[in-house]
Amino acid sequence: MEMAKAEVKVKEADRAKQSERRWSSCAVFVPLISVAIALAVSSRNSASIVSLLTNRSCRCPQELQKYTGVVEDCCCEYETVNSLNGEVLHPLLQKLVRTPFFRFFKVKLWCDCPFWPDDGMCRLRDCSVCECPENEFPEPFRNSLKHDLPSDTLQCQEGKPQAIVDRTLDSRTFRGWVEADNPWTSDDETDNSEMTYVNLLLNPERYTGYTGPSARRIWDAIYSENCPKYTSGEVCQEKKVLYKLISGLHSSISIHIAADYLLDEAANMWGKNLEMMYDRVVRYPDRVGNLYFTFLFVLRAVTKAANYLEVAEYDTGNPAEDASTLFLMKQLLYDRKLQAACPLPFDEAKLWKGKSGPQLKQTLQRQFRNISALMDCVGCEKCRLWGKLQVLGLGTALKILFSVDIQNEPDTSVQLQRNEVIALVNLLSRLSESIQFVHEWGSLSEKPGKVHRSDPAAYDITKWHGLWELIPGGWFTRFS
Ligand SMILES: Cc1cc2nc3c(=O)[nH]c(=O)nc-3n(C[C@H](O)[C@H](O)[C@H](O)COP(=O)(O)OP(=O)(O)OC[C@H]3O[C@@H](n4cnc5c(N)ncnc54)[C@H](O)[C@@H]3O)c2cc1C
Repeated sequence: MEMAKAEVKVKEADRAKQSERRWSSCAVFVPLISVAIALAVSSRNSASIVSLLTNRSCRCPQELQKYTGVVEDCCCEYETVNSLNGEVLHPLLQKLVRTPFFRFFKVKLWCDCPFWPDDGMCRLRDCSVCECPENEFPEPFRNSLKHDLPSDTLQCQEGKPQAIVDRTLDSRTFRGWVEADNPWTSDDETDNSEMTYVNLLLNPERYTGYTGPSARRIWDAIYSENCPKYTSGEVCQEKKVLYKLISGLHSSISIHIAADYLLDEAANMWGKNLEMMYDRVVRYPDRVGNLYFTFLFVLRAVTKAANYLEVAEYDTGNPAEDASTLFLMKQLLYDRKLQAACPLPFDEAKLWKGKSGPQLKQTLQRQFRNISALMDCVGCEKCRLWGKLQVLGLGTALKILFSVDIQNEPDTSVQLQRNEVIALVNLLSRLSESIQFVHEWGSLSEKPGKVHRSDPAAYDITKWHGLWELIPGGWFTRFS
C-alpha cells in the first residue's frame, strides 16, 4: 500500500517536472510566436490573436491526447476516425450533399405537435425555412404547384404555396423508389399533400435563436421519458445505444449552432462561438465520445446498405448530375482507405443476442418513435426541418442495422425510401462536419476564458485561420 502511494508520488513529481519543462519551452517560443504574429497583424485585434495562438502552443499533451484509442462500443479508433474523416469522408460527403438528389428533402413542416401546443419561442427570422426558388428545382418538379392548401400550411410556409410539390411528378422523377413505412419513425413517409420540398443548401443548420423553455422541454422529454442516461456500470450495449445516439446527435446540433453563430445581431455578423462549443460539448468527454459513436453507427449503416445504395436510382432528370451522384456514392461505399482502416465501424451483430433481445428491441423502437413524434413539437421551423431530417436519418440507420439481418437471412434485402436515403446521407454529412469541427477547433476552445464573447474579432477566428500557416509546421505539436 505504502509502496503504491510512493509510486504515485514519484509519478506525480515526474509529471510536474515534465510540465515545468513544457512551460519553459513555451516561455522561449511564445515570445517568438508573438513577435511573428505582431509583425503580421497590426490591428487592435493582434493581442487576442496572439493570446489564442500562444494558448494553443502551451496546451498540455493530456488535453491533446484525451480522445485516443477505440471509440467506446465501436470498432474504430478516434485517430482513425479523424484522419479518415479529414482525408476521405468529409470532402466526399460535402460534394454528395450538394448534388440535386441529396439537397432536396421532402418534409411535413407544419406545427402539428401531439404533446403540447407550440409556444412560439423562435424569435429570429433564421428560424423559418427558406423555400426553393423554382429555378432551383429539378426540371420535373416545376409544374403544378398550385393546391388548395389548408390555412395552417400557408401560415407555416409564410404564405408561399410554391413549396408544395405535385407527387405524381415525384414518383416519375424518382423511379424505382418504394414508399414503405419505417417501423422506427412516427411520420408517415408516403407522399401526401402535407409534404413540402426544401432545398437544404438554402437552409443551413445554424444558430436560430430557438432557446429557453420551449427548446429545453423537447430535450427534457427526449432524455427523461425516452432515453434515460444509463448508469455508469451498465454493460448491456442495447440499453446504451439509444441514449448515445441521441446525445451524439445533440452534440452535433450544438456544434453546428456554435460553428455558425450570430455574433452581433445588429450588424448581422456571423462566426464561430468557441466558448459555446466548449460549454455545451467539448468540456464533456462523454458528449464528444457519443458524437463519434453516432458517426460510426451511421457510417456502418451506410456501408451495410452498400448493395442497395450502389444500384439505387439517383434520378432527378439531369443525367450528368445524376451520374456524378452515383459515382460519389460508390466512392463513399467502397473507399479503400475506409475499408482498410475501419472495415466495421460498429458491430451490430453482437446485439440482441440474449433472451430479452426481442423485447428490448421493441422498447427501443417505441421510444425512438416517440422521439420522432416529438420533432413535430420543435417550435422553430428550421430546427424542426433539421431535427426531422436527422431523426429520420437515425431511424433509417436503426432500420438498416437492427431490422435487417443480412448475416442470417442473406435473401432479405434492405428496402429504403428515397427520403430515408437523403436523410441518412445528410445526417452522416452533419456528423462528419461536427467531427471535423471538433477536431480542428476543439482544443482551442478548451481555453474558454481566453476567447471573449465581447470581442467579435477573437470570436470570428475563421478570419485568422490562415495565420496558422505562417507558423512553421510542427511547432505546436513539438512544444505543446
Ligand atoms: C430537435 C432540435 C433541433 C434544434 N435545432 C436548433 C438549430 O438548428 N439552431 C438553434 O439555434 N437551436 C436549435 N435547437 C435548440 C438548441 O438545441 C438548444 O436547445 C438551445 O440552443 C438552448 O441550449 P441550452 O444551452 O439551454 O442547452 P440544450 O442544448 O437545450 O440542452 C438541454 C440539456 O440537455 C443536456 N445536454 C446537452 N447536450 C447534451 C448532449 N450532447 N448529450 C447529453 N445531454 C446533453 C444538458 O443537461 C442540457 O442542459 C434545437 C432543439 C431541438 C430540440
